[in-house]
This record gives sequence, C-alpha cells and structure tokens, in this order.
Amino acid sequence: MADEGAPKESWLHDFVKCVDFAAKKHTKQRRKDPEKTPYINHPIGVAHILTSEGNISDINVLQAALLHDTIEDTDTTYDEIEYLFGKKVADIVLEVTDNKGLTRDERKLEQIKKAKSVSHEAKLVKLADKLYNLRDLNRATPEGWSLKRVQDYFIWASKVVENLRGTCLPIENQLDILFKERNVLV
Ligand SMILES: Nc1nc2c(ncn2[C@@H]2O[C@H](COP(=O)(O)OP(=O)(O)O)[C@@H](OP(=O)(O)OP(=O)(O)O)[C@H]2O)c(=O)[nH]1
Ligand SMILES: [Mn+2]
Repeated sequence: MADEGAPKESWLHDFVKCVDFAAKKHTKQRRKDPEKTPYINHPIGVAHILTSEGNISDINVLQAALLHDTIEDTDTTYDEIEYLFGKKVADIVLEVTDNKGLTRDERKLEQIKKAKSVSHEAKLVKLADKLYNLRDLNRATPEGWSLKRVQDYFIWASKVVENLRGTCLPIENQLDILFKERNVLV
C-alpha cells in the first residue's frame, strides 16, 4: 500500500525536472565528434562522474552539473535557473560559465586563473567536466581537430586542474592517469 502521508522525495523530482530542462535546452546541439553525439550526453555524463566516481550526492552540485553549459551555449539565463532551481544552483552554473565576450585565448587563460578562486561546488563541476572531455577526446577526435590541438587541450586542461586540486581526490586521480598517458607533466 502506498504511504500517502510520507513526504515526497522532492530532491528526486527536482533532479528529474533538471534533466528534462537541460535536455530541452540542448536539444538542437550535437557534440563535435564524427558521430555527432547528442550534446546532452555530456552534462548527464558529468553528473554521472560526480555520483559514481566522485561519490558526490549534493543535489545542488548535481543539478549544476546538468546545467553547466546552458548559460554558455544556449539561450538560458541565470534568472531562469534561479527561478526554477534556486540561487545556489544558479550561482554554481554562473561560476563555471566562460565569458563569451572574450577571445578564445583569453577565455582559456581566464579559466586557468579563475579555477583557484571559485567555490568548492564549482570546482567539483569543473573537475568532472574536464575528466569527461578528456575521456571524450580519447574516445573520438572532434571533427577538424589535429593531433596537436588534442595534445594542447590536454596540456591546457592540466593547468586548469592544477588550480582545482584538493577538491575531489578520486576524480583528480582519474585525471592524473589521463595526463600520464599523454606525458603531460603534473
Ligand atoms: N572532447 C570533446 N569536447 C567536445 C566535443 N563536442 C563538444 N565539445 C566541447 O568543446 C569544448 C572544448 O573545445 P574548445 O575548442 O577547446 O572550446 P570552445 O568550443 O569553447 O572554443 C568543451 O566545452 P566545455 O564543456 O564548455 O569545456 P571547456 O573545455 O571549454 O572547459 C567540450 O564540451 C567532443 O566531441 N569532444
Ligand atoms: Mn562542459
């Protein structure tokens, strides 16, 4: 018999609402791999790294992981996320959002610098984002990327990760395995 008096597991409802929102926002986007994988695989995979490898169960972090590329890459606004998922989630997403007003080189440098000073929650999302993207590079080369561009991404990612350390050892250890395989000094 259903326990009608029990409180609803509202975190689960919030989480599923967030998956649905992220999927709709990224619906027209594809990854850069030759198979043109649906983009939503990436934010879901980032959240999965946090739960399965990082042992993270903070719902704000997991929702921010699902939404982490929405402000940067879709029409989603901070206010929309704050209204639907709360200020904590919106703040984390904003912290991991690149300023698209800068040039690509400026953005890459900004990420290295900013990594040191963002919140613990934002650092978790950034670490999982990097681990997903580096594994994705090992899986398939994005269309038009040379071997040098791939290697340069690994080197740059290691500099960002350097400034995120002390946040989540299991994820950092997984990143180190990838850096070693590529002979990137850490
Ligand atoms: N490895 C990989 N990455 C892909 C693929 N498709 C899309 N991406 C995205 O491309 C970004 C990395 O490519 P870059 O050329 O360095 O960055 P840019 O698109 O922002 O200029 C990542 O964005 P991001 O998640 O915002 O992270 P970040 O690297 O900008 O921090 C990553 O998610 C793919 O097939 N493989
Ligand atoms: Mn990402």
